[in-house]
Amino acid sequence: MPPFVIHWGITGCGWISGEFVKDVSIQRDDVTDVYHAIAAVGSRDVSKAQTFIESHCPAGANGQQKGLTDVRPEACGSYDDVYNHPSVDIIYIGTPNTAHFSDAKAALEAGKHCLVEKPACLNAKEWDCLSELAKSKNLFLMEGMWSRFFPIADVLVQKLHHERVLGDLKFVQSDLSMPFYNLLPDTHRTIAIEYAGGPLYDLGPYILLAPLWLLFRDPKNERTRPSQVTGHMLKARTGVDLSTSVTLSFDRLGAVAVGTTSFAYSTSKETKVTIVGDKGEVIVHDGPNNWTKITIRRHEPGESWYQPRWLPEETIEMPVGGGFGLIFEANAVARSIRDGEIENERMPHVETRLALEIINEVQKQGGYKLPAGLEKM
Ligand SMILES: NC(=O)C1=CN([C@@H]2O[C@H](COP(=O)(O)OP(=O)(O)OC[C@H]3O[C@@H](n4cnc5c(N)ncnc54)[C@H](OP(=O)(O)O)[C@@H]3O)[C@@H](O)[C@H]2O)C=CC1
Ligand SMILES: O=C1OC[C@@H](O)[C@H](O)[C@H]1O
Repeated sequence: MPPFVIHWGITGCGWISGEFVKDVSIQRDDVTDVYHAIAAVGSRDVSKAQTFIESHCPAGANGQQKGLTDVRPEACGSYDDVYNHPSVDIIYIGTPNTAHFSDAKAALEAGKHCLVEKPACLNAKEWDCLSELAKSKNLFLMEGMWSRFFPIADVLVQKLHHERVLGDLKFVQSDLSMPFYNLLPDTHRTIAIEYAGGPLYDLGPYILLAPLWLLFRDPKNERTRPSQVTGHMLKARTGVDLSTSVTLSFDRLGAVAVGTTSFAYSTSKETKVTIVGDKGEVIVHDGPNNWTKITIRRHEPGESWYQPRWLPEETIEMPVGGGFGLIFEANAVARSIRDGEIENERMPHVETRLALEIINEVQKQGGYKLPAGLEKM
């Protein structure tokens, strides 16, 4: 079978769109079934789109460099031109949080598949609208939770859910914090309330990743939703959250998850996520956005937790192998579209919705209020 080439339209010539385009432009010997092409790049300013193409993909993406398509990257001076571009299969939405719903809706209405950056929307109702629209038009839609596609995510599932090296999972602790406050201007998209800023919207999808990927998806949990969601927020002067915690209870497992996120500080890269079971623990050394290395520590069976005798530990490293790490997600999306899927099982609509519901519940408890009009539903 010849390789499948997916043709992307990019909206928003900001930072993450640049990383995405650079990643799909790298040639990788280990992947020969799917390739990428950049068909159109849209900006509110056409000269920005031209510069973006010149800087990030002058020869197109990896499929274009290989001569697998004749389509060349075209600079567009509006997002509408990208949605309506005849060579575009799928739109990558790299605009601020507050634009995701409207941009994704416009892309789907124009008949294009859609990969929308995290957080997918501002609330679950907006997401339901997009999900229903995509389904009604038989179009692919996914939130860009790229970390779910890292190879280490597979290893964790194999070790924890299938081999059950930790026995029954009891606890997940997950932190992702970046010291943006007082470093970036208050008008920056991460800090301004007008952009739906704050760490919970920005980094919350990541701190929920391990709890949802490993506890919610634990076969023993049978996809049972957390029975309790509790949260706490310390506020920034702009009205967004500054430091936030989330606690989730998974009754069927007798397990809890605690997630923390902040723009006031950063925590050690060595212990971002800890997963504890009744036979030991797994430490995720980086991430939870960018997880590439884990250590599995098991103790003698039946040992007390007070002073367990630890068995030799195992460290597994799976580096990205060039680029930022968005390629795993991009390849998975290409395969879904090649295979006629409208959702990807790794990041299904229902789990995007669950993450948004949790985020919104913690915002409600913490008194996080968006200015009127930002939420469209
Ligand atoms: N997956 C990941 O690792 C990451 C995901 N993200 C997500 O991607 C999104 C974009 O983040 P990032 O790339 O850092 O942001 P940037 O500010 O760098 O880029 C956003 C782009 O959106 C476009 N845009 C459209 N409307 C507006 C507006 N009203 N104000 C400002 N820009 C606007 C602009 O492009 P133009 O001027 O060309 O129209 C701008 O360059 C966020 O939702 C974020 O959560 C961000 C970083 C990493
Ligand atoms: O991975 C990330 O790091 C920085 C954040 O601002 C961004 O949105 C996020 O996705």
